[in-house]
Amino acid sequence: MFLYIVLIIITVVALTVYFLNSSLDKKVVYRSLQNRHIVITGGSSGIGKSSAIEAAKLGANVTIIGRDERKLKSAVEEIIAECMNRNEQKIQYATLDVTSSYDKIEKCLAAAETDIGPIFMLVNCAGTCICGQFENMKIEDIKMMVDLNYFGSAYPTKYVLKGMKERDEGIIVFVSSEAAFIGIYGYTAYSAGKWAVRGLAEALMMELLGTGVRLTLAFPPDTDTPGFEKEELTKPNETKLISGSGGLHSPEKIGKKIIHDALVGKTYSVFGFSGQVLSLLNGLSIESTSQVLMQVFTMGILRAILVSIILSFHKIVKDGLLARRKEKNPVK
Ligand SMILES: NC(=O)C1=CN([C@@H]2O[C@H](COP(=O)(O)OP(=O)(O)OC[C@H]3O[C@@H](n4cnc5c(N)ncnc54)[C@H](OP(=O)(O)O)[C@@H]3O)[C@@H](O)[C@H]2O)C=CC1
Ligand SMILES: CCCCCCCCCCCCCCCC(=O)[C@@H](N)CO
Repeated sequence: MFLYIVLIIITVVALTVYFLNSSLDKKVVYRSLQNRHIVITGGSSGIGKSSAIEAAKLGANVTIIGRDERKLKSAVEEIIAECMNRNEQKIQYATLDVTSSYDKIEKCLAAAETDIGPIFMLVNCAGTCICGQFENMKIEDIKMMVDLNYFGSAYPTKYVLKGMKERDEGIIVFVSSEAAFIGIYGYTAYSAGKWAVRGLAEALMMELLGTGVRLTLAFPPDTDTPGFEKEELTKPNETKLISGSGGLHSPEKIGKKIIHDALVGKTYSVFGFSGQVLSLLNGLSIESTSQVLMQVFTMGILRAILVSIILSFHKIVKDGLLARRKEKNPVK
């Protein structure tokens, strides 16, 4: 019986290795961003600004998009200071609310292409998070987060796809969140938008197979940005405890890794041990034979670890509920 099981395992592994080696999509590798036009929505702050700075360091021409012109102007100055060739690179901004109509987004991006040239990389980074228990959330906040986090990425992507496919080259980056790997207390309305981004990106990845257009889906953990500071104001304690278990990361590190992962064709851009584990247990990414074999042989133990962590999250929520009940009805 034991021999029989060993034989089955060996056969399965051999078939997996053969199949992967023969069918893994040989990704187009883009070696440089020099003189390439990169557009970053949400590029005036936080992760988006850090991504824009990294792209400028790599010699790219950059357009950053946001609503607040003062923030945009200040960010452009910071980006210019980091350029590889300050005299040759073009760094500009466009004021646009990405929750506005598709026509306004199309007009804005077309103007950016007229100014600097065809868009080679689009980083969909504009987004926000308002935390809280779903029952207490304002209707307008629930809608705004889907409009911004989902449609604010879908519409710019819809625009750039046509040109990238005609040129048969380009990279589209979606900045989702680790909260799109695992549902977390306090992130209900936010996760919905980020999970929608993940759904769009993973389906689009398949549509782009065999073309020179690539897609990277980023899942940042908590990142120390102005946006994070703002969300902390509405964040329930349970969310702080659970979300914080992935650590607090610097936007510079996150932004740099997103650009580099996208350039080398990574399907998922993940961060730290939690990102690695969550993507292994969740994802569609099939990067290499070694990666798949590692997944196959570690899935069991990682699943067990994740289950224990999720149960620890459940304890955080139940303790929070008890504490709330005690607050309401203190024992006399
Ligand atoms: N910080 C974190 O912990 C994490 C963040 N993320 C995601 O990363 C992305 C960036 O987050 P972070 O750097 O923290 O955010 P910040 O709040 O620091 O920056 C958000 C950027 O998006 C722009 N933006 C916001 N709303 C709009 C809009 N309607 N139209 C156009 N631009 C807009 C802002 O400019 P302006 O306000 O001027 O429009 C700003 O440039 C978001 O998608 C977020 O969900 C994911 C995981 C963790
Ligand atoms: C061995 C197994 C390890 C698994 C650990 C699992 C840890 C899960 C942490 C989830 C963190 C969610 C961060 C959301 C960040 C975000 O999007 C908000 N800051 C909004 O901006």
